[in-house]
Amino acid sequence: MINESIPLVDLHRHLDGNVRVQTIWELGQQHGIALPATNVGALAPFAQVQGKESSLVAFLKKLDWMVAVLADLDAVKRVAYENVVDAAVSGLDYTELRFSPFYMAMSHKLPLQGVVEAVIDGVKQGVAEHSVKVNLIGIMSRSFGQQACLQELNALLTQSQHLVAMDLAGDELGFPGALFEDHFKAVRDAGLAVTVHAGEAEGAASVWQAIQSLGASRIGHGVNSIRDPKLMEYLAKHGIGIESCPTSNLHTSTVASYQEHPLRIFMEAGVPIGLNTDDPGVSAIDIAHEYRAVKAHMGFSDAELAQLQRNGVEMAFISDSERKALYAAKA
Ligand SMILES: O=c1[nH]cnc2c1ncn2[C@@H]1O[C@H](CO)[C@@H](O)[C@H]1O
Ligand SMILES: [Zn+2]
Repeated sequence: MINESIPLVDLHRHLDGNVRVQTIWELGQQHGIALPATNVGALAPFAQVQGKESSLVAFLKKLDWMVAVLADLDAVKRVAYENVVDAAVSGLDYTELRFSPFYMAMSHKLPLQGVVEAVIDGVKQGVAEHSVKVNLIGIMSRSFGQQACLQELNALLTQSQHLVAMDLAGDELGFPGALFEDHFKAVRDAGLAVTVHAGEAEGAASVWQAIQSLGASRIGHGVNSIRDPKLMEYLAKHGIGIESCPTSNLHTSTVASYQEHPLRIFMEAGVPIGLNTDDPGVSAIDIAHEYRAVKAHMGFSDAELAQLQRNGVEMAFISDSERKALYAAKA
């Protein structure tokens, strides 16, 4: 399924959507945080999708238990560290872990800059101990509004040398990208790349906005782009990559089934598209699951799976020499 001669990457992976249920349990015990269950097994359904959720916003509620236990900066560091371990264990050669400091800080009013530093620290320790290459993407959580996003942006920009890009995530319907144009001007001025969650809950117009007004060179999900042929042409022509997360799209009811997922439509239109996990902890999946699902439910051939795998490497926010090194390590 996974081609061993091609680097395996996951470019769309929320670090704060990947807290182990065991860790939620242990941090809850350690900090005396009331949890909705009396043992780890009974806790899982509260933090993981069972079947599917009715909407993106319903899905996102599952992540709340993952940040509810971040009682101090050590907890933040632990979660970041464990994310690197999980990435290595799942066979990834390279991953871009994204996180929202405001979201991680909010339950226990942690200092935003401290959260950013703790994440960087935890990742640094993880990378020192495991063989996986990691870059970080800062998230602004649109669901908390312009002001909160400005706060987390400022905290993230103090550590911009440790980030490769900035993202906008959360409630796309309630908080359109137009609210965040100034934020992304600052992101571009800081020399960071831009990827935006767009065309997931909203239509193709949201994807256009992300590209033209926010400066996105990659798009998270982008599912609804297929409704606009001009947009599809534009994505292909300009090499704007789609970070596809099929199981997440199922779990948020963005698509009704794997069979109806537009992955193949993007590929046939020549739009760069790769497979990613989104919130592996919430969806209870790993990257191999996505490749298996695409093969089993969408009839992708091994050659097509290999193309998806290569697309991921090509879309990564890394330099050409880093890309070469990733390929060389597998050759
Ligand atoms: O699939 C998704 N679509 C949109 N936003 C998401 C998704 N998964 C997580 N987040 C959002 O990302 C931040 C944490 O990293 C939170 O704002 C969460 O709601
Ligand atoms: Zn996402």
